[in-house]
Amino acid sequence: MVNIGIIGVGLVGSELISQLSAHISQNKTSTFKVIALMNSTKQLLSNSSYLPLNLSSWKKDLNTKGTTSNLTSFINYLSESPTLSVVIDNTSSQEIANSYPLFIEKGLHIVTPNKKAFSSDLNLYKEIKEKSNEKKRFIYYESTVGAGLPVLSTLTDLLRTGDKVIKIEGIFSGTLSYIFNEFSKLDGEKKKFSEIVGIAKENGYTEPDPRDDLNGLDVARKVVILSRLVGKDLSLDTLPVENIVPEPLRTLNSATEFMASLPQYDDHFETLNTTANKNRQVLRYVGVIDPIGGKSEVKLVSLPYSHPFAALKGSDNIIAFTTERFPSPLIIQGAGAGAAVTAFGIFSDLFKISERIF
Ligand SMILES: NC(=O)C1=CN([C@@H]2O[C@H](COP(=O)(O)OP(=O)(O)OC[C@H]3O[C@@H](n4cnc5c(N)ncnc54)[C@H](OP(=O)(O)O)[C@@H]3O)[C@@H](O)[C@H]2O)C=CC1
Ligand SMILES: N[C@@H](CC=O)C(=O)O
Ligand code: NA
Repeated sequence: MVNIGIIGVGLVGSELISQLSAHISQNKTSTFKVIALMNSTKQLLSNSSYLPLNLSSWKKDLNTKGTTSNLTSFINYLSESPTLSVVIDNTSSQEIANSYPLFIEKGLHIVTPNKKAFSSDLNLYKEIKEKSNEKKRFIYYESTVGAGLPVLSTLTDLLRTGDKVIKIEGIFSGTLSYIFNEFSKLDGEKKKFSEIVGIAKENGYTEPDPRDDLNGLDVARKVVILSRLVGKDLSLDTLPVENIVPEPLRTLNSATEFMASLPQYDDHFETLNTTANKNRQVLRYVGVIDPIGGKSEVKLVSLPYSHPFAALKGSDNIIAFTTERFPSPLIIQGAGAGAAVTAFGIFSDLFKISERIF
């Protein structure tokens, strides 16, 4: 059996539980067993026999039977289980990410869509990788880039089979893809910028605070994650990132205040768009990983409507790998944000671990 502890039961975490629940109920031989859940205030642990939690009533049980969240007791419970356990971090918490070395030390495997551990302090990243190898514990994080799209697994296979990456470029933000697909187009009905941002948030594409999408930080984190996999120790401190959050809105205390204030800047964004459209171009927000030239960056660009990056729909990502074997780039395209496709990526990582430990 694979014992699973889930930290974070918000949009992505709750969808993952739904997908796990459907799988377990449809597959009597399923090896997955959820034995612990937690959010920022409450945790629900199974009993000393490590029986599976009831996934059809988890939300009620967490609220009514849960105890105060305590990461140490949560991790100790998982590490003392009779069979190997996997902890799934569905938060965007740096504090949780900083604890990954401890999770591994305690014998846990890790699956996560949280970008923080792999794009923050380089020493944390290296410690996680080294400890994972030393303790033979797996850490999978496919959904950190392009949600469930096989971006990291493809790059890993390219690299370990000896291919040489020349450049990786694309549209890495589902939120910004949706926003500019809807806002910056040469024809058709158009909504105001702030209204489109609100829809992206309602659709579950954005980070908990949409400014982490609009300021380029989410794309920057993805660029750093990919760069580090290619062997270039890029850091958020040195990567040029274009922040499109209007200056006065950057320091507002909450996402709620930000969303309420954004309509004041609809004209500002309209002007940006009009300028691009004059040249029969559209605005798109792109990321570039340039391991050879050293010019990785994250920016808003104007592109001709005929450009492959201009033709996306919805929250689509497009990632183009130019390598020695693929001079005409290997392209991955599809929904790069949203609960279902993110949970899919997490769940597929869980299968990968279970196939490797048994
Ligand atoms: N939305 C998407 O399309 C994608 C999201 N991701 C990543 O998935 C992660 C989750 O995103 P999402 O589900 O949208 O976020 P939500 O804000 O909906 O959920 C976050 C969950 O984490 C919990 N949490 C936060 N901090 C802690 C903590 N310190 N200890 C325990 N629990 C904590 C929250 O608890 P509480 O409710 O009590 O605050 C909540 O249950 C993020 O890292 C995001 O970047 C990755 C790819 C795509
Ligand atoms: N907010 C992110 C979620 C996936 O990483 C995005 O919009 O791409
Ligand atoms: Na992915």
